[in-house]
Formats: sequence, C-alpha cells, structure tokens
Amino acid sequence: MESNKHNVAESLTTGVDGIQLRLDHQGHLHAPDHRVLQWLGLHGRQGATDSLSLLLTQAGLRADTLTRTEQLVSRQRDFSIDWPLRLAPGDWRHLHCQAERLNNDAGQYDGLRLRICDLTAFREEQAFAQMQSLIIALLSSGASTQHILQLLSEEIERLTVDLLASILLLDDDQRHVLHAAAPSLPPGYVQAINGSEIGPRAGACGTAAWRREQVICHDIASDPLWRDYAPLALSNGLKACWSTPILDVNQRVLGTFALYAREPASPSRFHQRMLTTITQLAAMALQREWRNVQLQKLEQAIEHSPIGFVLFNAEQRIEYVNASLLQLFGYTQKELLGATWEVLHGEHAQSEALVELWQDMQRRGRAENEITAIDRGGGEFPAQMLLCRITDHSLQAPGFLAIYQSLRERKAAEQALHEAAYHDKVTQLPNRALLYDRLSMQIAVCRRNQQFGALMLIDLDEFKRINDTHGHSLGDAYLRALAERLQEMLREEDTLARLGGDEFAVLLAQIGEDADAATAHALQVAEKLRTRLSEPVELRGKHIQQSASIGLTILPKGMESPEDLLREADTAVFGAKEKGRDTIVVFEREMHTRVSERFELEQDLRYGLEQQQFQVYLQPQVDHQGTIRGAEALLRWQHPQRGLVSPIQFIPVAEQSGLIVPIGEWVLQQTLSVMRQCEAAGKPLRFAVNVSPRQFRQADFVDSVKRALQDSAADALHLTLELTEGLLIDDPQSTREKMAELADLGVHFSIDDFGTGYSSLSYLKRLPLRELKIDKSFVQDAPNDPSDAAIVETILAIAQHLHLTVIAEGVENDEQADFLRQRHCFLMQGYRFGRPIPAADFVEQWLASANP
Ligand SMILES: Nc1nc2c(ncn2[C@@H]2O[C@@H]3COP(=O)(O)O[C@H]4[C@@H](O)[C@H](n5cnc6c(=O)[nH]c(N)nc65)O[C@@H]4COP(=O)(O)O[C@H]3[C@H]2O)c(=O)[nH]1
Repeated sequence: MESNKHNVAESLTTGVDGIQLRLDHQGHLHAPDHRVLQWLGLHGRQGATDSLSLLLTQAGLRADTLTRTEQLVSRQRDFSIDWPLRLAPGDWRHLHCQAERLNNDAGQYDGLRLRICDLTAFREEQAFAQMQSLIIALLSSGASTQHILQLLSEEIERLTVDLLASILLLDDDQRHVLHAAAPSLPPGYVQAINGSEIGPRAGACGTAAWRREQVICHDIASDPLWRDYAPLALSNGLKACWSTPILDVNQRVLGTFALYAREPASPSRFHQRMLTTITQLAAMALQREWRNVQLQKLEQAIEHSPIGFVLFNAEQRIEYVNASLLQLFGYTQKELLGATWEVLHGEHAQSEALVELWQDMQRRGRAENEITAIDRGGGEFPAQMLLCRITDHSLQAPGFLAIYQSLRERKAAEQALHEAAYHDKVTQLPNRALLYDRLSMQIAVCRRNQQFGALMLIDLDEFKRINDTHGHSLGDAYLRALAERLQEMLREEDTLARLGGDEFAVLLAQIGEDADAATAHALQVAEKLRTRLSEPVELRGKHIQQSASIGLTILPKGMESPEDLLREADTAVFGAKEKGRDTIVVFEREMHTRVSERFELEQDLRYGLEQQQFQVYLQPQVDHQGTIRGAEALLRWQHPQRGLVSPIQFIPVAEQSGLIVPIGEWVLQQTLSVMRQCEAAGKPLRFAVNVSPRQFRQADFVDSVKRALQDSAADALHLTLELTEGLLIDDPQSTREKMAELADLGVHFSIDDFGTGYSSLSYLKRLPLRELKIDKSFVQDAPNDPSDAAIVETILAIAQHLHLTVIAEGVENDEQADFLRQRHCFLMQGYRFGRPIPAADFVEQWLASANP
C-alpha cells in the first residue's frame, strides 16, 4: 500500500508544465493519475493502466505515432513527441510528451520520466493567429477573392483534419447559392447544390442564408431541414453540417461557411470559434471585392467624366487628376502631381471668389463658386468650381477634392445667343433691339443730366441696286465696309446700329445742353457721315458708290418714347428722300402728316393690286400721216375713294416700296394679252410698256419677261420696253447684258424721256437700242422756245447718227406736229392723235379701223 502510494507519488507529479508519468526500466508504467486518464479521454474506463502503449492505443493515438513512441522509449534516452488525440470528428487534443532518462545510483538505466503537457489551447491560438495573418496578408496583397476563399477552406480542413469545409455565395438575386470553395467535398455534391435555392428548409447552408443565422445539423439523416437534401448528402458520405451566414456590415447575406462531418457530430467550442472567425474573414474578403468593384467603377467614372477632378492631399498638393482636367488645363499628369493649386489659378488664387470658396469649404465642408482658371498657356477661362473636404473615419481632413467644369462653352453659347438677339448678323453691329435698349437708357440719362442727344437714321439710296446687280455677298461686304467707316467716325459712347437692309442708326449721346446746340452738333456729325458714306468703296475690284439720306431727331424734346423717336427719325429720312436723296433732314412735326399720307397710299396700293383696281390704258403712237403704228401702255388706278389716281402720284411710291415689281409684271402681262389678241386677229401692233428702274434691276427681270411672252404666246417682235435714261447710266454692264438677252428675242428698247438724263453717246452706241423718245417738256415748247428746239434737233441728229428711230411724246397740237415733221421726226404720241383709253376700247377701235 505504502509502495503503491509511493509509486503514485513518483509516477505522476503534476507541475506547472504538465503531468508527469514514470516508466520503470522494464517499460512498466506506474499507475497514472485520473487527470491523465481524463486528458486521454479514458476517464472512468476499465483497462490495463500499466502499459504506456496500451494506454495510448485506448486513447486513439494513431498507430504510426504509437510505433514511433515505442521506438523512442526503447532507445532509453531523452526524447520528445506530439500525441494528437482525436476526441470527436474534427476535435483534437494536442498532447506533448517530453521524456527524460533516469539512472540508478550505479548510473544504469532506470526508466523514463515523461512530462506531458496539453498544448491544445496553445495550438488553437497559434492556428487562428496564423490563419488571420495569412488572410490579411492575402487581402492586402490583392489576391483574388476566389483564391482567398479557397485558401481559407484548405486551411480549416488542415486544422480540423477530418472536417470538410464549404463556402457558398449568394447570387445577385439573393435567392440562390453558388459554389465558391470546397476543397474536399465530393465534386458531385458540389455540383448538385450549386445554384440551389435558399429557403426555410434548404439544408444547413440554404437555411442559414434564409434565416441569416447559424444552423447546426448534428445528424443530417434525421434533421427535418435536410428533408430534400439528405439523400444527396448521405450518399456522398456527409452526415453532419454546421453552417454560418457570411454577413456584410449592413447585415446583408453574402454567402455561407459550412463544416461537414462524415459522422453525426456537434461542433466543439473550437469549431464554433472557427465558424465565427472564418465567416468574418470571408466577409472581409468579399466586401473587399465588392468595394474594389465599386471603387473601380467609381474610378472609371471619374476618369472618363467630362468634368475635371483633382485630389489634393493634406498639404494641399495635387495627388490625383483625371483625364478631363489634363485636357481642360493642357498639362500632363507629371506636371501637375505634387503641385499646389496656384498652378491652376495663377494670380487668381488669391481672388475674392477663390478665397471665399476656400473659407466656405473650411466652414461647411463643401463650397461651390464661379472662378477664373488659367490653363498651361496662360489663357484664362471661367469655370464652375466645387471644393469638397475629404474626411476619413477619424473625421480629420486628409485632403480635399476640387471639381472643375469649364464654362467656356456655356459662356460662349450665352454670348452667341446674346449676340444673335442683340446684334446684326452681317455687320455685327447692335440691332434694333439693342438700339432700343440704349435709346431708352440715353433718354433717361439725358433727362437726368439735362443734356440732349440725337438719333439719326441713315438710309442708303438705292442699296437694293447693289444687291440686285452684284449679288448679296458683295452687298453684305459693302454694308460691312460702310459700318466700319461709320464706326471710325463716332465716339465710344455713341451707338451705331443696323436696323435692316439698307438702314443704319446712330445714337449720339449727350451732345449739347440745349436743343439748338445739340441739333447743330448732330448736323455736323451727320454731314461728316454723309460725305464719308458717299465716297466710293473698292470691293473685289469694283468701285461702289452710294449716297445716303439721313433723318435726324433730337432727344429728349418732351416725353417721347424710343418708338416715337425712331418714328421721327424715319419720317425725317422720308423727308430727305423726297428732297432728292443724298441729304440730311432734321425732324419737324409737320413731316408727320406727309409721311403718314404716303404710308396710307402705299397700303392702298398694296390692297389695290389685290383687289384689281388697276387698269391698263393704251395711247396710240402714229406716223407722219396719222396712221397708228403702235401704242403705249399706261397704268391707271381706279381707287374707290380717291377716284382715278395719276401714275405720277403713285408710281414713285410703288417704286420705293418695291410694289412696282408685281405691278409692272401685271402691266406687261395685260399688254401682251392685248398684243396677242391683235396678232390673232391678223392686225398685229407694236406695244410699248414702261419698265421702272427697280423692276429692271431685279435679278430675274429677263426671265420674267420671257415667261410673260411664253405665257401669252405673243410675238416678242411687237414688244417695246421703255427704259429711263438714268437706268442706263447706273449700271451699264448689267443693263447691257439684260437688254442684249431680250433684244436677241426681238424685243425693242426705247429710251423714255430722252434728253432729261446725261447719256454718253459712245455708250448709247453699244446698247441694243431701237428708239429714242423725246420728252414732252421739250416737244411742247419747241416751236416757240429756241433752246428746246435746239434740244429736239440735237436728239434727232443723235438718233440719225446712231440709226435709231425717234418718237416724240406729248404732241398736243398741229404746230408741234408740224415742227417735228419738218425735222423728219415722223413718229408721234400725244393728245393731238389720241388720249390714253382703256385697253379693251383701244383694241376694239383698232380692230375695227381701216388701218392695215
Ligand atoms: N400733257 C400731256 N401729257 C401727255 C400727252 N400725251 C400723253 N401724255 C402723258 O404723258 C405720259 C407719258 O408717259 P411716260 O412719259 O412714260 O410717263 C409715265 C410713266 O413714266 C409712268 N407710268 C405710267 N404707266 C406706267 C407703267 O405701267 N409702268 C411704269 N413703270 N411707269 C408708268 O407714269 C408716267 C405718267 O403717266 P401718265 O400720267 O399716263 O402720262 C403719260 C401720258 O398720259 C399730251 O399730249 N400732253
């Protein structure tokens, strides 16, 4: 008993480092303490306890480790060895044995002292620490998530030895699980559960994902959650499964981590810890990936954004710029990285807008303002800038973000819109709308300062002619040249505007303290402008010269509005035109009446044309025997209230308003139809039609005559067109071309009122003319006035020289007729031979006459 006690005391001594066992020199084990049995998992079991081999076999030590232990013992020397003992599936106790040889007093071998420590907890800690650092290292190394999950699973399986790990991920639809890693699960099983739906009874993993909580299935065979999947699991040798959902920071399920056992089993404390740790590590890996994807998307969005991004670090130095910013400022990335923001703003870095922006950002974390930026070439441009503080988790500012959006295009578009709305396209001068604004302002300023200004309207005399003869592009160039001339002669505070086709306006700001002084000053300026305008302009090798009519009005006289002043100046322009153009007229109140009368007449004319109030009259042209040789078409206007209006009254208005063009065409058509009637009746007659200068200058004049001839089917040989002398002088080249084209068709040309203009004979010679028409003013006084007689004689001489026929108009009596006949002028027209009568009456008489 005593010895037994001694044995026990000697064979097992517990120390801080473990429990001691004693083997005698024959290899017998002294009776072990119950704690040894407990460690070995043999507590309470019956069996031999004096053999180390037996004890270790019973404890489940693997055969190879046991053999190795026996070998070491038999060597009778010091040694150490690990005894991993499997307590349950995946649950191991790590015992460590340190053996020390004992000698008796004679120095002979006396057995071994075995010191046994339980290193399980230490090993587990070590394993967790290793695993965590491995995963964190992998996470920061940029290893793929797939790789990390695979490694995690392998590591678990290595640690647990006989458990099988599985990581499943939830599909984007959050309803299906997808295989991510399962190093040892049978491939058939992996394939079968890949894509299966989560649910309240979908095995351990499907249910854990569904419930968002851990699901422990000790025995798959009997677990109701496995009803649908048990056959699959069992046929693959899987009998227990513990699964934990992997959750992100927002508790969203990312997937599941599970451990399978090949026999029914419950997780140990170690397993529980492992499940928790692994799901956290897996969540980190998955979230890192998700963040990476988000970051990549964000990075791409920023890189390709049309807006410039700059990241400044805490030292306010640039650490990132996107492509748009480089393009916007014209720098390379290398040039900007590390630079301060002065580089993007130059001297404007201290501007009020930027300082304010900076202070606002400091106060509120975010600020926005319109600022001036400077590009690499030093060019300034407006930009919308947003400054934003970047905070990290400790809420300190590690830097700030600046966003630049160029306002160049927007400003240019705004400017273009403004320009378009307030400027004339051809000359870029202010247009009517802008003049109107300035006029309103000037009225107010003058009233306040008790000063006077002036408004001038400049109307180019016959600008249309330039357009018609030289084309619009030259016309535009001419206008630009005039605009430049005018601008040169005005002060900065004056406004030069273009109001329309051939009309400019000048607003002279504050030119006198009383109306008279202002008028005198304005007249002086107007005269300078008029003179300058009338000087020839050389364009594309052509000299273009024009006079201008200027109307001016002084402001403010009373309470005139801008419209009133424009109307006054307009009235004054009419006055100038009436005075014979190329002159300046200052507005007076009486002008209003005249102008409005004229305006009314124009309206009536327009209406009259629509209402067919016009009529063509015909006046015969006879030879020396009184035989009718032709007739002149003369227009009559039968106005319902005005009565029969003379062409002398309305032709100039029609000419000025442009209405003469449709009216002239209408007269021609009417005359040609009469002509055709005579031709058809076998009594053809020559008809003369007046062509106004404006009508002739139309670019399509020749075509319109050709069309009318074609439409009427009348013979061009019977048509005479009467042109005025002035027309021939104005634009000889184009006049000659047009005349020639029609003359080729057989049309005759006659110069009306010959002798009143200044035709050069050499020039007349080159025109396809047939006839000169002596103006009635010479004819009527010729018999009694020697100078008129001389003129008539000269005209006749010229005609003879040029081989032209001559017709005298306004022949009222025999005396005049005799005078003409004696001088061999055989064609005559006048009341002496017949007054103009309605065309229909004329034709009737003509067809009924005995004339051939
Ligand atoms: N005192 C007097 N006058 C005579 C005598 N014989 C004819 N007349 C008038 O003299 C004018 C001759 O026409 P015009 O010189 O071409 O002068 C025309 C012509 O320039 C213009 N005109 C008339 N019809 C047309 C037309 O259809 N087109 C164009 N563009 N102008 C026209 O109006 C002007 C005036 O036309 P009317 O009033 O019809 O005046 C006509 C005619 O009625 C006479 O013995 N004594």
